Amino acid sequence: MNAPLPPPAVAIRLDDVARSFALPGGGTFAAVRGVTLEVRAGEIVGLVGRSGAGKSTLLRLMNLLERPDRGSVTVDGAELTRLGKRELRNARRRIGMIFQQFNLLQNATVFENVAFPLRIHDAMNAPRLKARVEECLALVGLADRAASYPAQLSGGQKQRVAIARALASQPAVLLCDEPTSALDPETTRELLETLRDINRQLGVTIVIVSHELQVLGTLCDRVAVIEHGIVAEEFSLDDHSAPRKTALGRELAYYGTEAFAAAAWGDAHA
Ligand SMILES: Nc1ncnc2c1ncn2[C@@H]1O[C@H](COP(=O)(O)OP(=O)(O)OP(=O)(O)O)[C@@H](O)[C@H]1O
Repeated sequence: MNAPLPPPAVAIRLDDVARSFALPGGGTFAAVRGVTLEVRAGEIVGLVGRSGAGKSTLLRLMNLLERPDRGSVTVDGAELTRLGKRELRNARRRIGMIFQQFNLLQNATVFENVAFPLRIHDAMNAPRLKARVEECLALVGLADRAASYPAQLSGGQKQRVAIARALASQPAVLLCDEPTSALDPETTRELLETLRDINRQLGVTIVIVSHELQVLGTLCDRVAVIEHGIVAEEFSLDDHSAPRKTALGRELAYYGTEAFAAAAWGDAHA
């Protein structure tokens, strides 16, 4: 029997991807202008930049919610840009995504929200499906809310349901688009702790777009600064040796320090 292949060291590779949008008055706007970026397996990478810089578009290119006009996208060993519809559907199951506004099914219970992707894609029998949903809810600390409806939950709990749903298909990668923007600071901190636990316990690679430097500084190993549709610079947060090229890069300098980690996570987590 063949030994199982080791997981790819590179979780996501964007190779010279570009994406333009048609403008209402004619012409096009280049939102992403030739980005090459690698995310290693198990990393937490942040995309930061001013409003309109192209962060969300870049994130959505990683699961082909946006198709690039040119360039290739490879995730978990599969070159998505070469796949047909059915293969892409399968490959996408290895990529979870969560959004600022949670995007839950309002008329379905928490259990059914998490079960939804499994019912669509997996031929799982009822006991296995129940066990998987319960496992995912336990991972995000919501084991006792399976029968609740989204309207009965706080914002933080809703985002946890979205995370549980994203994890149901055992993704290699979790894409997070402004996941804490609708949450208060304390709930944000708890959610970041959950994302970090998921990364550490399950080895899920995380890419996160956020306006909040504190969020990125707390969670990320590495950050890419996006300006006008390109990567202006990228660096590991704890690397203070190279000079930072951008204003945002310099603003993030404090966040790689041990003092910050201790303040953000408390001594037990630093
Ligand atoms: N579907 C679309 N049609 C037309 N223009 C779009 C579309 N999606 C994005 N854009 C434009 O592309 C640019 C980049 O948008 P994007 O959402 O990627 O930026 P962002 O850095 O995430 O900004 P924000 O932080 O404000 O969300 C913006 O000018 C936006 O208006």
